[in-house]
Amino acid sequence: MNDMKDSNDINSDEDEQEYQRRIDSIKPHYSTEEELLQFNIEDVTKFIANLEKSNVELASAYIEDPDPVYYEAMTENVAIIEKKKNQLIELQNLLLEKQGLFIYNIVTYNRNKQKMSKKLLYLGQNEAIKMDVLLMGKEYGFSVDQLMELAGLSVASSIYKVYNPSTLSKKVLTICGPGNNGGDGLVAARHLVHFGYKVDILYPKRTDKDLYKNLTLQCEHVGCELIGSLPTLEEIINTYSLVVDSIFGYSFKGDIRAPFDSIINTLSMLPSDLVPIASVDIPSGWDVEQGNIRNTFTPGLLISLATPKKCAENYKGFHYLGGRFLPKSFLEEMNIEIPKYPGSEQCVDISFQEHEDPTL
Ligand SMILES: NC(=O)C1=CN([C@@H]2O[C@H](COP(=O)(O)OP(=O)(O)OC[C@H]3O[C@@H](n4cnc5c(N)ncnc54)[C@H](OP(=O)(O)O)[C@@H]3O)[C@@H](O)[C@H]2O)[C@H](O)CC1
Ligand SMILES: [K+]
Repeated sequence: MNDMKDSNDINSDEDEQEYQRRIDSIKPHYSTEEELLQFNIEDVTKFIANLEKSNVELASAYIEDPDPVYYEAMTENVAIIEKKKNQLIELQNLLLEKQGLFIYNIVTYNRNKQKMSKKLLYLGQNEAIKMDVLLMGKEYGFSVDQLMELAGLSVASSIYKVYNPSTLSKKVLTICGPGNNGGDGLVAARHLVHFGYKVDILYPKRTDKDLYKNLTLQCEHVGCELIGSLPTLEEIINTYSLVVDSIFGYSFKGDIRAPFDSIINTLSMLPSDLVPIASVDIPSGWDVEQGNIRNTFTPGLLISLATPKKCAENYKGFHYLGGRFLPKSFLEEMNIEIPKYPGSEQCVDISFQEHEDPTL
């Protein structure tokens, strides 16, 4: 006699517990939740593929013999496939969350009312750092100056879209920090000059590396003036129409140290309607993941590089994505979707209103 039990035979709690114990002892065990999710993803993927294959067979049978039974079976399969595909997305999102990656799984729209990617990803600090290491490693082969050039160009392009030089009566002040975020600012300053802006640069803590020395030299050659210290609030208002904040990026940690503490204090007192701030990658002083916990300034424009970071999740100003350099294979490897860049543009508008349907 076959002693295997199917679920219909269960008629008491004890039977059910016994049945569950036996199932648990038979099914494969996974050491981590991630492994189990991975297994479920593969399972659902195979299930969908089988149903799709079966539908092809049913369709050819229906062509031979238009029996409505075939048609009904196909319709049922389509409904199940749809359900399973939604389940698959949920599982994939769960896996990404387990891996520390956060997904915004809602329909969003940019200011031009274009529907955006459903899986806009907000990276944590460690993921952002890991991503750069991977891009600049053997597998992807980028160099820092290459990425910086594209990042800085996209910053200048985004600024051009939001604060067109024809609308600014005064100069732009670019404030550069000691790391790569500062380097992006130097590149952006040079491109801004090519785009028709007059640019001053404050670069209070310089490094000795050739990359930064050369970027500074290039800025001087296009006519940027390097100023020695931050002007007073009143002087900033009288001299500048826009401040570019390239002080800190995703490596910022801890309390803000001198000389940037007083600079960020002054910027936090700046009336944003008179002199808006455009921040590169992270608004400087914000926690990379938790956002404006120190109650410092909020930029009018944020240009996120490569992918937005967690601090930008609830940011409501102009938000552009730049750094158009992620190869498709990299996006696939990291399971990231980013909004489509229009044509040959270096930036894309990702400002959005959550849950709002622009057609309403
Ligand atoms: N793939 C990309 O998207 C690319 C992004 N790029 C840009 O690079 C930055 C990250 O650059 P990184 O050099 O890693 O770091 P930061 O620029 O963010 O800052 C590092 C410097 O800041 C100092 N620091 C850190 N915390 C503080 C603080 N609390 N007070 C004062 N100073 C601080 C730190 O000083 P240390 O003394 O700690 O060394 C560093 O000097 C990313 O955001 C993008 O903008 C690249 O262009 C390439 C591609
Ligand atoms: K910044």
